Amino acid sequence: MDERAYDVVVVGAGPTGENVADRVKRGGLSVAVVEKELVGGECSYWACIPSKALLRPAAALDAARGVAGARQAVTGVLDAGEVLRRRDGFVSGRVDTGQVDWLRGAGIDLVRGRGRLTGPRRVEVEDPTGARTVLTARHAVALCTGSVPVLPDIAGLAETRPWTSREATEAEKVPESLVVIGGGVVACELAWAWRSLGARVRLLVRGERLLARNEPFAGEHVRRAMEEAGLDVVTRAEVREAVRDDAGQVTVGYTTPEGEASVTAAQLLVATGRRPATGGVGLETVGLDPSAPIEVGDDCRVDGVEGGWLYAVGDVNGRALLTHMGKYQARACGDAIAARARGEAADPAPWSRWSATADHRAVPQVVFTEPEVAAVGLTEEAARAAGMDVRAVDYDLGSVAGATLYADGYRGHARMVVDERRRVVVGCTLVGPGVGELIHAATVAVVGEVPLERLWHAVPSFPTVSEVWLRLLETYGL
Ligand SMILES: Cc1cc2nc3c(=O)[nH]c(=O)nc-3n(C[C@H](O)[C@H](O)[C@H](O)COP(=O)(O)OP(=O)(O)OC[C@H]3O[C@@H](n4cnc5c(N)ncnc54)[C@H](O)[C@@H]3O)c2cc1C
Ligand SMILES: NC(=O)c1ccc[n+]([C@@H]2O[C@H](COP(=O)([O-])OP(=O)(O)OC[C@H]3O[C@@H](n4cnc5c(N)ncnc54)[C@H](O)[C@@H]3O)[C@@H](O)[C@H]2O)c1
Repeated sequence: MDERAYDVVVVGAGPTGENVADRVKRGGLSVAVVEKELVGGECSYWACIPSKALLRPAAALDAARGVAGARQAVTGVLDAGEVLRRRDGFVSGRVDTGQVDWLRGAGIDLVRGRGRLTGPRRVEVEDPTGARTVLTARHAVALCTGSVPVLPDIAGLAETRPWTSREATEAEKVPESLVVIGGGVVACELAWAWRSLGARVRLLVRGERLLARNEPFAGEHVRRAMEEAGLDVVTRAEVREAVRDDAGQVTVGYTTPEGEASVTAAQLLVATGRRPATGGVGLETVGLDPSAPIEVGDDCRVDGVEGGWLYAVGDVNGRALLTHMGKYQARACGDAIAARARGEAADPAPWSRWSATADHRAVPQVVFTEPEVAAVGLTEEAARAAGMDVRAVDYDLGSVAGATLYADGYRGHARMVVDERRRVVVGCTLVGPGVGELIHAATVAVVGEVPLERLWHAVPSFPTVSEVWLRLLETYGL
Protein backbone atom coordinates (compact mmCIF):
# COMPACT_ATOMS: atom_id res chain seq x y z
CA MET A 1 0.00 0.00 0.00
CA ASP A 2 1.24 3.46 -0.94
CA GLU A 3 2.09 5.50 2.19
CA ARG A 4 2.80 9.24 2.25
CA ALA A 5 3.51 11.70 5.03
CA TYR A 6 2.33 15.33 5.18
CA ASP A 7 2.24 17.95 7.88
CA VAL A 8 -1.56 18.19 7.54
CA VAL A 9 -4.22 15.95 5.97
CA VAL A 10 -7.62 17.46 5.16
CA VAL A 11 -10.55 15.12 4.47
CA GLY A 12 -13.15 16.77 2.22
CA ALA A 13 -12.51 19.46 -0.40
CA GLY A 14 -15.63 21.58 -0.05
CA PRO A 15 -15.22 25.31 0.63
CA THR A 16 -14.18 24.52 4.21
CA GLY A 17 -11.55 21.93 3.36
CA GLU A 18 -10.12 24.12 0.58
CA ASN A 19 -9.70 27.00 3.01
CA VAL A 20 -8.12 24.92 5.79
CA ALA A 21 -5.63 23.60 3.24
CA ASP A 22 -4.94 27.09 1.92
CA ARG A 23 -4.28 28.55 5.38
CA VAL A 24 -1.94 25.76 6.52
CA LYS A 25 -0.07 25.94 3.22
CA ARG A 26 0.33 29.71 3.61
CA GLY A 27 1.59 28.92 7.13
CA GLY A 28 4.46 26.94 5.57
CA LEU A 29 3.13 23.38 6.01
CA SER A 30 2.75 20.57 3.48
CA VAL A 31 -0.83 19.46 2.98
CA ALA A 32 -2.90 16.83 1.17
CA VAL A 33 -6.65 17.10 0.58
CA VAL A 34 -8.74 13.96 0.17
CA GLU A 35 -11.92 14.22 -1.90
CA LYS A 36 -14.35 11.45 -2.78
CA GLU A 37 -16.45 13.40 -5.28
CA LEU A 38 -15.77 16.90 -6.62
CA VAL A 39 -13.32 19.52 -5.41
CA GLY A 40 -15.55 22.45 -4.45
CA GLY A 41 -18.01 20.26 -2.52
CA GLU A 42 -21.74 20.46 -2.12
CA CYS A 43 -21.72 24.27 -2.20
CA SER A 44 -20.28 24.56 -5.71
CA TYR A 45 -22.27 21.85 -7.47
CA TRP A 46 -25.50 21.05 -5.60
CA ALA A 47 -26.19 23.81 -3.07
CA CYS A 48 -25.35 27.54 -2.87
CA ILE A 49 -24.21 28.14 -6.42
CA PRO A 50 -26.81 26.28 -8.51
CA SER A 51 -29.67 27.30 -6.17
CA LYS A 52 -28.74 30.97 -6.40
CA ALA A 53 -28.29 30.64 -10.16
CA LEU A 54 -31.84 29.26 -10.34
CA LEU A 55 -33.21 32.09 -8.19
CA ARG A 56 -31.43 35.10 -9.65
CA PRO A 57 -33.37 35.41 -12.95
CA ALA A 58 -36.70 35.60 -11.09
CA ALA A 59 -35.29 38.28 -8.79
CA ALA A 60 -34.04 40.29 -11.79
CA LEU A 61 -37.47 40.03 -13.42
CA ASP A 62 -39.23 41.07 -10.19
CA ALA A 63 -36.87 44.03 -9.86
CA ALA A 64 -37.78 45.25 -13.35
CA ARG A 65 -41.48 44.62 -12.79
CA GLY A 66 -41.31 46.62 -9.56
CA VAL A 67 -40.53 49.89 -11.32
CA ALA A 68 -42.98 51.73 -13.58
CA GLY A 69 -41.37 52.44 -16.92
CA ALA A 70 -39.20 49.35 -16.69
CA ARG A 71 -42.30 47.24 -16.02
CA GLN A 72 -43.72 48.12 -19.43
CA ALA A 73 -40.56 46.83 -21.10
CA VAL A 74 -41.00 43.36 -19.57
CA THR A 75 -43.73 41.58 -21.42
CA GLY A 76 -42.80 37.91 -21.23
CA VAL A 77 -42.15 35.25 -18.64
CA LEU A 78 -38.87 33.63 -17.60
CA ASP A 79 -37.25 31.48 -20.26
CA ALA A 80 -36.84 28.29 -18.22
CA GLY A 81 -34.47 26.70 -20.73
CA GLU A 82 -32.13 29.70 -20.57
CA VAL A 83 -32.31 29.78 -16.77
CA LEU A 84 -31.30 26.11 -16.57
CA ARG A 85 -28.51 26.64 -19.11
CA ARG A 86 -27.18 29.59 -17.12
CA ARG A 87 -27.31 27.45 -13.96
CA ASP A 88 -25.37 24.72 -15.80
CA GLY A 89 -22.69 27.26 -16.68
CA PHE A 90 -22.12 27.97 -12.99
CA VAL A 91 -21.56 24.30 -12.13
CA SER A 92 -19.13 23.77 -15.04
CA GLY A 93 -20.87 20.59 -16.11
CA ARG A 94 -20.00 19.21 -12.64
CA VAL A 95 -16.38 18.86 -13.69
CA ASP A 96 -13.93 20.23 -11.12
CA THR A 97 -10.93 20.97 -13.36
CA GLY A 98 -10.93 24.68 -12.42
CA GLN A 99 -10.86 23.97 -8.68
CA VAL A 100 -8.22 21.25 -9.13
CA ASP A 101 -6.05 23.75 -11.00
CA TRP A 102 -6.46 26.16 -8.10
CA LEU A 103 -5.29 23.49 -5.61
CA ARG A 104 -2.28 22.69 -7.79
CA GLY A 105 -1.41 26.36 -8.12
CA ALA A 106 -1.58 26.76 -4.35
CA GLY A 107 0.81 23.81 -3.86
CA ILE A 108 -1.82 21.57 -2.25
CA ASP A 109 -1.80 17.84 -3.14
CA LEU A 110 -5.13 16.23 -4.06
CA VAL A 111 -5.78 12.57 -3.28
CA ARG A 112 -8.99 11.32 -4.88
CA GLY A 113 -11.03 8.76 -2.95
CA ARG A 114 -12.93 8.21 0.28
CA GLY A 115 -10.91 9.05 3.38
CA ARG A 116 -11.24 7.28 6.70
CA LEU A 117 -9.35 7.62 9.95
CA THR A 118 -7.67 4.33 10.88
CA GLY A 119 -5.86 5.54 13.98
CA PRO A 120 -4.13 8.62 15.41
CA ARG A 121 -2.88 10.96 12.64
CA ARG A 122 -3.61 8.28 10.02
CA VAL A 123 -6.05 8.47 7.11
CA GLU A 124 -6.65 5.64 4.69
CA VAL A 125 -7.96 6.60 1.25
CA GLU A 126 -9.74 4.18 -1.04
CA ASP A 127 -10.08 5.32 -4.64
CA PRO A 128 -12.91 4.23 -6.97
CA THR A 129 -10.78 1.30 -8.27
CA GLY A 130 -10.36 0.00 -4.72
CA ALA A 131 -6.68 1.03 -4.50
CA ARG A 132 -5.63 2.26 -1.06
CA THR A 133 -3.23 4.94 0.07
CA VAL A 134 -2.26 5.71 3.65
CA LEU A 135 -1.66 9.34 4.55
CA THR A 136 0.01 10.18 7.83
CA ALA A 137 -0.10 13.64 9.33
CA ARG A 138 2.80 15.04 11.37
CA HIS A 139 0.70 17.81 12.90
CA ALA A 140 -3.04 17.60 12.23
CA VAL A 141 -5.96 15.96 10.46
CA ALA A 142 -8.93 18.19 9.62
CA LEU A 143 -12.28 16.53 8.93
CA CYS A 144 -14.24 18.78 6.55
CA THR A 145 -16.73 16.21 5.28
CA GLY A 146 -19.80 18.47 5.28
CA SER A 147 -23.36 17.33 5.88
CA VAL A 148 -25.98 15.08 4.29
CA PRO A 149 -29.75 15.53 3.98
CA VAL A 150 -32.02 13.91 6.55
CA LEU A 151 -34.95 11.86 5.22
CA PRO A 152 -37.68 11.64 7.86
CA ASP A 153 -39.19 8.31 8.75
CA ILE A 154 -42.44 8.63 6.78
CA ALA A 155 -44.27 5.55 5.46
CA GLY A 156 -43.37 4.92 1.81
CA LEU A 157 -41.21 8.03 1.48
CA ALA A 158 -37.93 6.39 0.47
CA GLU A 159 -39.70 4.24 -2.17
CA THR A 160 -41.00 7.37 -3.92
CA ARG A 161 -37.35 8.30 -4.68
CA PRO A 162 -37.93 11.91 -3.65
CA TRP A 163 -35.70 14.78 -4.62
CA THR A 164 -33.29 16.03 -2.03
CA SER A 165 -31.57 19.36 -2.56
CA ARG A 166 -29.17 17.57 -4.94
CA GLU A 167 -31.81 16.53 -7.46
CA ALA A 168 -33.69 19.81 -6.95
CA THR A 169 -30.63 21.85 -7.91
CA GLU A 170 -29.50 19.67 -10.83
CA ALA A 171 -32.87 18.87 -12.49
CA GLU A 172 -32.84 19.37 -16.26
CA LYS A 173 -36.60 19.88 -16.65
CA VAL A 174 -39.21 21.91 -14.81
CA PRO A 175 -41.65 19.49 -13.17
CA GLU A 176 -45.27 20.26 -13.93
CA SER A 177 -45.98 20.17 -10.19
CA LEU A 178 -43.91 19.83 -7.01
CA VAL A 179 -44.69 19.04 -3.38
CA VAL A 180 -42.13 20.22 -0.86
CA ILE A 181 -41.87 18.85 2.69
CA GLY A 182 -40.18 21.36 5.02
CA GLY A 183 -40.36 25.04 5.85
CA GLY A 184 -36.70 25.96 6.29
CA VAL A 185 -34.27 27.69 3.97
CA VAL A 186 -33.87 24.89 1.43
CA ALA A 187 -37.64 24.36 1.20
CA CYS A 188 -38.40 28.08 0.76
CA GLU A 189 -35.63 28.82 -1.74
CA LEU A 190 -36.20 25.77 -3.93
CA ALA A 191 -39.99 26.03 -3.81
CA TRP A 192 -39.62 29.64 -4.93
CA ALA A 193 -37.13 28.75 -7.67
CA TRP A 194 -39.26 26.03 -9.25
CA ARG A 195 -42.44 28.09 -8.91
CA SER A 196 -40.71 30.93 -10.75
CA LEU A 197 -39.89 28.49 -13.55
CA GLY A 198 -43.52 27.46 -13.91
CA ALA A 199 -44.11 24.48 -11.60
CA ARG A 200 -47.25 24.35 -9.46
CA VAL A 201 -45.89 24.07 -5.93
CA ARG A 202 -47.34 23.12 -2.55
CA LEU A 203 -45.24 23.49 0.57
CA LEU A 204 -46.09 21.23 3.52
CA VAL A 205 -44.74 22.84 6.68
CA ARG A 206 -44.82 20.98 9.99
CA GLY A 207 -44.62 24.06 12.17
CA GLU A 208 -46.70 27.22 12.48
CA ARG A 209 -44.59 29.27 10.10
CA LEU A 210 -41.89 29.40 7.46
CA LEU A 211 -38.25 30.09 8.35
CA ALA A 212 -38.93 29.43 12.02
CA ARG A 213 -35.37 30.24 13.15
CA ASN A 214 -35.86 33.85 12.01
CA GLU A 215 -37.94 36.67 13.49
CA PRO A 216 -41.62 35.75 13.00
CA PHE A 217 -42.26 38.58 10.51
CA ALA A 218 -39.69 37.09 8.10
CA GLY A 219 -41.71 33.96 7.45
CA GLU A 220 -44.92 35.97 7.31
CA HIS A 221 -43.58 38.24 4.55
CA VAL A 222 -42.25 35.28 2.55
CA ARG A 223 -45.50 33.36 2.94
CA ARG A 224 -47.56 36.29 1.74
CA ALA A 225 -45.35 36.74 -1.32
CA MET A 226 -45.48 33.01 -2.07
CA GLU A 227 -49.26 32.94 -1.89
CA GLU A 228 -49.48 35.98 -4.13
CA ALA A 229 -47.27 34.12 -6.61
CA GLY A 230 -49.69 31.18 -6.57
CA LEU A 231 -47.57 28.97 -4.32
CA ASP A 232 -49.64 26.97 -1.89
CA VAL A 233 -48.37 26.97 1.72
CA VAL A 234 -49.90 24.56 4.25
CA THR A 235 -48.71 24.96 7.84
CA ARG A 236 -49.18 22.58 10.75
CA ALA A 237 -49.08 19.73 8.23
CA GLU A 238 -47.90 16.37 9.58
CA VAL A 239 -46.98 14.17 6.62
CA ARG A 240 -48.20 10.59 7.13
CA GLU A 241 -47.32 8.73 3.96
CA ALA A 242 -46.11 9.04 0.39
CA VAL A 243 -46.61 6.78 -2.61
CA ARG A 244 -45.56 6.96 -6.27
CA ASP A 245 -47.98 5.39 -8.78
CA ASP A 246 -47.17 3.58 -12.02
CA ALA A 247 -47.53 6.81 -14.00
CA GLY A 248 -44.79 8.37 -11.84
CA GLN A 249 -47.04 10.74 -9.88
CA VAL A 250 -46.43 11.05 -6.14
CA THR A 251 -49.28 11.33 -3.65
CA VAL A 252 -48.49 12.65 -0.19
CA GLY A 253 -50.98 12.18 2.63
CA TYR A 254 -50.88 14.63 5.52
CA THR A 255 -52.88 15.73 8.53
CA THR A 256 -53.62 19.28 9.62
CA PRO A 257 -55.78 20.50 12.53
CA GLU A 258 -58.62 20.64 9.95
CA GLY A 259 -58.29 16.93 9.17
CA GLU A 260 -56.69 14.59 6.65
CA ALA A 261 -55.72 15.71 3.16
CA SER A 262 -53.53 14.63 0.28
CA VAL A 263 -51.77 16.17 -2.69
CA THR A 264 -50.57 14.59 -5.93
CA ALA A 265 -47.68 15.99 -7.95
CA ALA A 266 -45.10 15.06 -10.54
CA GLN A 267 -42.24 15.42 -8.05
CA LEU A 268 -41.59 15.47 -4.31
CA LEU A 269 -38.78 17.41 -2.62
CA VAL A 270 -37.80 16.56 0.94
CA ALA A 271 -36.06 19.49 2.66
CA THR A 272 -36.19 18.54 6.31
CA GLY A 273 -32.70 19.47 7.43
CA ARG A 274 -29.16 18.10 7.27
CA ARG A 275 -26.88 16.19 9.62
CA PRO A 276 -23.07 16.08 9.87
CA ALA A 277 -21.41 13.66 7.43
CA THR A 278 -19.61 11.54 10.03
CA GLY A 279 -20.70 8.12 8.75
CA GLY A 280 -17.77 5.88 7.85
CA VAL A 281 -15.03 8.39 8.67
CA GLY A 282 -13.52 6.14 11.35
CA LEU A 283 -14.19 8.23 14.47
CA GLU A 284 -14.26 5.04 16.55
CA THR A 285 -10.63 4.31 15.61
CA VAL A 286 -9.52 7.39 17.56
CA GLY A 287 -11.72 6.82 20.60
CA LEU A 288 -14.76 8.91 19.58
CA ASP A 289 -18.39 7.78 19.55
CA PRO A 290 -19.42 7.80 15.86
CA SER A 291 -23.11 8.21 16.77
CA ALA A 292 -22.56 11.37 18.84
CA PRO A 293 -22.05 14.92 17.51
CA ILE A 294 -18.39 15.92 17.27
CA GLU A 295 -17.63 18.42 20.03
CA VAL A 296 -15.11 21.11 19.10
CA GLY A 297 -13.65 24.23 20.67
CA ASP A 298 -13.69 27.64 18.98
CA ASP A 299 -10.55 26.67 17.03
CA CYS A 300 -12.49 23.61 15.78
CA ARG A 301 -10.12 21.25 17.62
CA VAL A 302 -12.04 18.10 18.56
CA ASP A 303 -12.49 17.58 22.31
CA GLY A 304 -11.33 14.34 23.89
CA VAL A 305 -8.62 13.29 21.39
CA GLU A 306 -5.23 12.64 22.96
CA GLY A 307 -2.54 14.89 21.53
CA GLY A 308 -5.09 17.38 20.17
CA TRP A 309 -4.28 16.63 16.49
CA LEU A 310 -7.88 16.22 15.19
CA TYR A 311 -10.03 19.12 13.95
CA ALA A 312 -13.60 19.12 12.57
CA VAL A 313 -14.50 22.17 10.53
CA GLY A 314 -17.56 23.48 8.64
CA ASP A 315 -20.90 21.69 8.33
CA VAL A 316 -19.48 18.51 9.91
CA ASN A 317 -19.26 20.14 13.35
CA GLY A 318 -22.87 21.39 13.16
CA ARG A 319 -22.05 24.90 14.48
CA ALA A 320 -23.39 26.96 11.53
CA LEU A 321 -24.28 25.20 8.28
CA LEU A 322 -23.25 27.99 5.94
CA THR A 323 -20.42 28.27 3.43
CA HIS A 324 -19.16 31.62 4.71
CA MET A 325 -19.09 30.31 8.30
CA GLY A 326 -17.28 27.12 7.23
CA LYS A 327 -14.67 29.27 5.49
CA TYR A 328 -14.40 31.52 8.55
CA GLN A 329 -13.86 28.50 10.82
CA ALA A 330 -11.31 27.21 8.30
CA ARG A 331 -9.28 30.44 8.55
CA ALA A 332 -9.24 30.27 12.36
CA CYS A 333 -8.46 26.57 12.44
CA GLY A 334 -5.88 26.58 9.64
CA ASP A 335 -3.99 29.46 11.25
CA ALA A 336 -4.12 27.69 14.65
CA ILE A 337 -2.70 24.48 13.15
CA ALA A 338 0.12 26.42 11.47
CA ALA A 339 0.90 28.40 14.65
CA ARG A 340 0.98 25.23 16.78
CA ALA A 341 3.31 23.58 14.27
CA ARG A 342 5.67 26.52 14.89
CA GLY A 343 5.48 25.80 18.63
CA GLU A 344 3.09 28.63 19.49
CA ALA A 345 0.17 27.99 21.86
CA ALA A 346 -2.45 29.62 19.58
CA ASP A 347 -4.90 30.09 22.45
CA PRO A 348 -8.39 30.39 20.90
CA ALA A 349 -9.43 33.24 23.20
CA PRO A 350 -12.63 35.02 22.07
CA TRP A 351 -12.05 37.23 19.02
CA SER A 352 -8.45 36.04 18.59
CA ARG A 353 -7.49 35.00 15.05
CA TRP A 354 -7.59 31.35 16.15
CA SER A 355 -11.18 31.46 17.34
CA ALA A 356 -14.45 31.26 15.38
CA THR A 357 -16.11 33.44 18.03
CA ALA A 358 -18.72 34.86 15.64
CA ASP A 359 -20.33 31.39 15.44
CA HIS A 360 -21.96 32.10 18.79
CA ARG A 361 -23.41 35.57 18.31
CA ALA A 362 -22.91 36.99 14.82
CA VAL A 363 -23.83 34.48 12.11
CA PRO A 364 -25.17 36.29 9.03
CA GLN A 365 -27.49 34.59 6.57
CA VAL A 366 -29.39 35.63 3.47
CA VAL A 367 -32.40 33.67 2.28
CA PHE A 368 -32.74 34.36 -1.44
CA THR A 369 -36.52 34.28 -1.73
CA GLU A 370 -38.43 37.31 -2.97
CA PRO A 371 -38.55 39.24 -0.67
CA GLU A 372 -35.11 38.35 0.61
CA VAL A 373 -34.57 37.70 4.30
CA ALA A 374 -31.24 38.86 5.69
CA ALA A 375 -30.36 38.41 9.33
CA VAL A 376 -27.41 38.46 11.68
CA GLY A 377 -27.01 37.73 15.36
CA LEU A 378 -29.82 36.99 17.75
CA THR A 379 -33.55 37.25 17.24
CA GLU A 380 -35.47 38.99 20.01
CA GLU A 381 -36.65 35.63 21.31
CA ALA A 382 -33.17 34.04 21.23
CA ALA A 383 -31.65 37.05 23.01
CA ARG A 384 -34.25 36.85 25.77
CA ALA A 385 -33.70 33.09 26.05
CA ALA A 386 -29.97 33.85 26.49
CA GLY A 387 -30.91 36.00 29.50
CA MET A 388 -30.37 39.40 27.89
CA ASP A 389 -32.40 42.46 28.67
CA VAL A 390 -33.22 43.47 25.10
CA ARG A 391 -35.41 45.89 23.25
CA ALA A 392 -36.63 45.18 19.73
CA VAL A 393 -36.91 48.25 17.50
CA ASP A 394 -39.07 47.87 14.38
CA TYR A 395 -39.36 49.97 11.25
CA ASP A 396 -41.40 49.64 8.06
CA LEU A 397 -38.75 49.39 5.37
CA GLY A 398 -41.27 50.47 2.74
CA SER A 399 -41.40 53.98 4.21
CA VAL A 400 -37.66 54.64 3.81
CA ALA A 401 -37.15 57.12 0.94
CA GLY A 402 -34.52 54.93 -0.73
CA ALA A 403 -36.88 51.96 -0.70
CA THR A 404 -39.69 53.90 -2.37
CA LEU A 405 -37.27 54.74 -5.19
CA TYR A 406 -35.93 51.19 -5.34
CA ALA A 407 -39.34 49.69 -6.13
CA ASP A 408 -42.90 50.99 -6.43
CA GLY A 409 -44.88 49.81 -3.43
CA TYR A 410 -41.71 48.41 -1.77
CA ARG A 411 -42.74 46.07 1.04
CA GLY A 412 -40.34 45.18 3.79
CA HIS A 413 -39.56 45.29 7.46
CA ALA A 414 -36.54 45.85 9.69
CA ARG A 415 -35.89 44.89 13.28
CA MET A 416 -32.88 45.79 15.38
CA VAL A 417 -32.41 43.99 18.70
CA VAL A 418 -30.57 46.10 21.29
CA ASP A 419 -28.88 44.80 24.42
CA GLU A 420 -30.14 47.46 26.84
CA ARG A 421 -27.38 46.92 29.39
CA ARG A 422 -24.54 47.54 26.94
CA ARG A 423 -26.57 49.65 24.46
CA VAL A 424 -25.23 47.67 21.49
CA VAL A 425 -26.97 45.88 18.62
CA VAL A 426 -27.02 42.09 19.11
CA GLY A 427 -29.27 41.19 16.20
CA CYS A 428 -30.81 42.56 13.05
CA THR A 429 -33.31 41.17 10.54
CA LEU A 430 -34.24 42.80 7.26
CA VAL A 431 -36.94 41.59 4.89
CA GLY A 432 -37.47 43.13 1.47
CA PRO A 433 -36.22 43.19 -2.10
CA GLY A 434 -32.42 43.45 -2.27
CA VAL A 435 -31.78 43.46 1.49
CA GLY A 436 -29.14 40.73 1.18
CA GLU A 437 -26.64 43.40 0.16
CA LEU A 438 -27.48 45.47 3.27
CA ILE A 439 -26.83 42.96 6.00
CA HIS A 440 -23.07 43.36 6.20
CA ALA A 441 -23.48 46.76 7.85
CA ALA A 442 -25.43 45.04 10.61
CA THR A 443 -22.79 42.32 10.90
CA VAL A 444 -20.11 44.98 11.42
CA ALA A 445 -22.25 46.66 14.11
CA VAL A 446 -22.87 43.37 15.93
CA VAL A 447 -19.29 42.07 15.75
CA GLY A 448 -17.86 45.50 16.59
CA GLU A 449 -20.27 45.88 19.53
CA VAL A 450 -20.55 49.48 18.42
CA PRO A 451 -22.37 51.57 21.06
CA LEU A 452 -25.59 53.11 19.70
CA GLU A 453 -24.27 56.58 20.46
CA ARG A 454 -21.34 55.94 18.09
CA LEU A 455 -23.50 54.14 15.52
CA TRP A 456 -25.44 57.38 15.31
CA HIS A 457 -22.40 58.87 13.56
CA ALA A 458 -22.40 56.18 10.84
CA VAL A 459 -24.43 58.29 8.42
CA PRO A 460 -26.21 56.28 5.69
CA SER A 461 -26.21 57.82 2.21
CA PHE A 462 -29.37 59.44 0.92
CA PRO A 463 -31.44 58.08 -0.76
CA THR A 464 -30.42 54.46 -0.11
CA VAL A 465 -32.40 51.72 1.63
CA SER A 466 -29.62 51.79 4.27
CA GLU A 467 -31.24 54.93 5.69
CA VAL A 468 -33.29 52.44 7.65
CA TRP A 469 -30.38 52.57 10.15
CA LEU A 470 -31.11 56.23 10.86
CA ARG A 471 -34.81 55.47 11.21
CA LEU A 472 -34.16 52.55 13.58
CA LEU A 473 -31.91 54.67 15.78
CA GLU A 474 -34.44 57.51 15.80
CA THR A 475 -37.19 55.05 16.68
CA TYR A 476 -35.00 53.80 19.52
CA GLY A 477 -34.92 57.34 20.85
CA LEU A 478 -31.65 58.85 19.64
C1 LIG B 1 -29.71 23.72 -1.42
C2 LIG B 1 -28.69 24.38 -0.53
C3 LIG B 1 -28.41 25.71 -0.71
C4 LIG B 1 -27.48 26.34 0.10
N1 LIG B 1 -27.25 27.67 -0.08
C5 LIG B 1 -26.35 28.30 0.69
C6 LIG B 1 -26.08 29.68 0.51
O1 LIG B 1 -26.67 30.35 -0.35
N2 LIG B 1 -25.16 30.26 1.29
C7 LIG B 1 -24.49 29.57 2.26
O2 LIG B 1 -23.65 30.15 2.94
N3 LIG B 1 -24.73 28.26 2.46
C8 LIG B 1 -25.63 27.61 1.71
N4 LIG B 1 -25.86 26.27 1.89
C9 LIG B 1 -25.05 25.55 2.88
C10 LIG B 1 -23.67 25.18 2.27
O3 LIG B 1 -23.85 24.41 1.11
C11 LIG B 1 -22.82 24.41 3.27
O4 LIG B 1 -22.78 25.10 4.50
C12 LIG B 1 -21.40 24.24 2.73
O5 LIG B 1 -21.39 23.48 1.55
C13 LIG B 1 -20.51 23.56 3.77
O6 LIG B 1 -19.20 23.44 3.27
P1 LIG B 1 -18.30 22.21 3.75
O7 LIG B 1 -17.01 22.34 3.00
O8 LIG B 1 -18.26 22.17 5.22
O9 LIG B 1 -19.07 20.91 3.24
P2 LIG B 1 -19.42 20.42 1.77
O10 LIG B 1 -19.59 21.52 0.83
O11 LIG B 1 -20.52 19.44 1.95
O12 LIG B 1 -18.11 19.64 1.31
C14 LIG B 1 -17.71 18.44 1.92
C15 LIG B 1 -16.84 17.67 0.96
O13 LIG B 1 -16.30 16.54 1.63
C16 LIG B 1 -16.35 15.43 0.77
N5 LIG B 1 -16.32 14.22 1.61
C17 LIG B 1 -17.25 13.84 2.51
N6 LIG B 1 -16.87 12.70 3.13
C18 LIG B 1 -15.66 12.38 2.60
C19 LIG B 1 -14.74 11.33 2.83
N7 LIG B 1 -14.97 10.38 3.74
N8 LIG B 1 -13.60 11.30 2.10
C20 LIG B 1 -13.36 12.25 1.17
N9 LIG B 1 -14.17 13.27 0.92
C21 LIG B 1 -15.31 13.34 1.63
C22 LIG B 1 -17.63 15.62 -0.02
O14 LIG B 1 -17.59 14.87 -1.23
C23 LIG B 1 -17.61 17.13 -0.25
O15 LIG B 1 -16.94 17.46 -1.42
C24 LIG B 1 -26.79 25.60 1.11
C25 LIG B 1 -27.08 24.25 1.29
C26 LIG B 1 -28.02 23.63 0.49
C27 LIG B 1 -28.31 22.17 0.70
N1 LIG C 1 -29.32 30.85 1.68
C1 LIG C 1 -28.72 30.11 2.61
O1 LIG C 1 -27.94 30.59 3.40
C2 LIG C 1 -29.01 28.64 2.69
C3 LIG C 1 -29.80 28.03 1.72
C4 LIG C 1 -30.08 26.70 1.87
C5 LIG C 1 -29.57 25.97 2.94
N2 LIG C 1 -28.79 26.59 3.84
C6 LIG C 1 -28.30 25.85 5.03
O2 LIG C 1 -28.54 24.48 4.90
C7 LIG C 1 -29.02 23.96 6.12
C8 LIG C 1 -30.10 22.97 5.85
O3 LIG C 1 -31.30 23.63 5.39
P1 LIG C 1 -32.71 22.95 5.54
O4 LIG C 1 -33.72 23.90 5.04
O5 LIG C 1 -32.65 21.58 4.96
O6 LIG C 1 -32.83 22.76 7.10
P2 LIG C 1 -33.57 23.62 8.23
O7 LIG C 1 -33.15 22.99 9.49
O8 LIG C 1 -33.35 25.07 8.01
O9 LIG C 1 -35.12 23.37 7.97
C9 LIG C 1 -35.67 22.09 8.09
C10 LIG C 1 -37.18 22.18 7.98
O10 LIG C 1 -37.72 20.87 7.93
C11 LIG C 1 -38.74 20.75 8.91
N3 LIG C 1 -38.76 19.36 9.34
C12 LIG C 1 -37.81 18.69 10.03
N4 LIG C 1 -38.18 17.42 10.23
C13 LIG C 1 -39.38 17.27 9.64
C14 LIG C 1 -40.29 16.18 9.49
N5 LIG C 1 -40.02 14.98 10.01
N6 LIG C 1 -41.44 16.40 8.83
C15 LIG C 1 -41.73 17.61 8.31
N7 LIG C 1 -40.92 18.66 8.41
C16 LIG C 1 -39.76 18.50 9.08
C17 LIG C 1 -38.37 21.74 9.99
O11 LIG C 1 -39.52 22.08 10.73
C18 LIG C 1 -37.85 22.90 9.13
O12 LIG C 1 -38.90 23.67 8.63
C19 LIG C 1 -29.51 25.12 6.96
O13 LIG C 1 -28.90 25.07 8.22
C20 LIG C 1 -29.11 26.34 6.21
O14 LIG C 1 -28.32 27.18 7.00
C21 LIG C 1 -28.51 27.92 3.74
